[in-house]
Amino acid sequence: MTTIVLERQPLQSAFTIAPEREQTNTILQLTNIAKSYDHKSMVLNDINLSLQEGEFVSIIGQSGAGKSTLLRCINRMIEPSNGKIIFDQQDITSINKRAMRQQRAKMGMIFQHYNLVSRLTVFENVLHGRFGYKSTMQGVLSIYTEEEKRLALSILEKLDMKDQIYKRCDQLSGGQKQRVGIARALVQEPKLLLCDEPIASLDPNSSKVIMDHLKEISQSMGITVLVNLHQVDVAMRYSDRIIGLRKGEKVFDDIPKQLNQLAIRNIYGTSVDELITE
Ligand SMILES: Nc1ncnc2c1ncn2[C@@H]1O[C@H](COP(=O)(O)OP(=O)(O)OP(=O)(O)O)[C@@H](O)[C@H]1O
Repeated sequence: MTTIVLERQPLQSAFTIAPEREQTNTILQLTNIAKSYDHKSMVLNDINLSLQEGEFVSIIGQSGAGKSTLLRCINRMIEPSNGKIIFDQQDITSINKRAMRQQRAKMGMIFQHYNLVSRLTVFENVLHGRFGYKSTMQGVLSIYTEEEKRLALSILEKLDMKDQIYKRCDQLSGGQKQRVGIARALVQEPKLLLCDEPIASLDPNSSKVIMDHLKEISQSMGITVLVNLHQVDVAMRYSDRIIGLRKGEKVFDDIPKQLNQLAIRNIYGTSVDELITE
């Protein structure tokens, strides 16, 4: 595949070289995050986690372990029942809706089923990523500046999607749809990308393209990527760090090399061989 180089830059200088970034700043800090949907059983229990700028981190765990719930608690699509979330140096668990909207604009989200508007074009879907920066009226009327359009175009070009911009999204392949999803998230100029099973609906080739893009985004743009995955081998290949969840508890948090047989059994309650033959 074509290697892309994406740089995180302010909107007005989307075509200039990004400055060198420190890789050591904490962008997200979760303290004692807990979630119960029914006020009885806990889906997440006492999760403590910190992510650094530019880090690529995967969350693995059995179906129902709480991976999606955790991701959605981070941007408060789901309200945590307890705990504190510091994002970009602000406590986002104690801010009002308006302030949360501003913070959420800095968190891009990528979904398994893409969440695109099928009847709209690639370009229109990508521009929707700017909604968080607009007044309701501007959003409803789809008023975008020339700078925003240039930014959307440059991102689509880097994702090898420039030839498709006028196509309706329902005419795209799954891999192309996911690249539109990534472009829509990037046009937000996010500091954090939350990816909820981004390759679960894709074939192996398209999955590789998407994972390569996500990795490139974290490395060259300094954007932190947090991705839920079902595939342990993919998590090991791409991640700087892997989080293992089991029944809502964090039972592993380390570099991929440390994810040995014992750790796998601890996360999944099964061996690597059994996972591969699944
Ligand atoms: N809106 C909801 N209301 C009630 N229970 C929910 C809700 N969403 C998820 N759950 C429950 O919370 C638990 C964790 O679900 P979650 O989707 O976070 O797990 P997951 O690890 O992402 O699973 P999968 O890999 O299958 O997507 C499950 O038992 C699920 O049934």
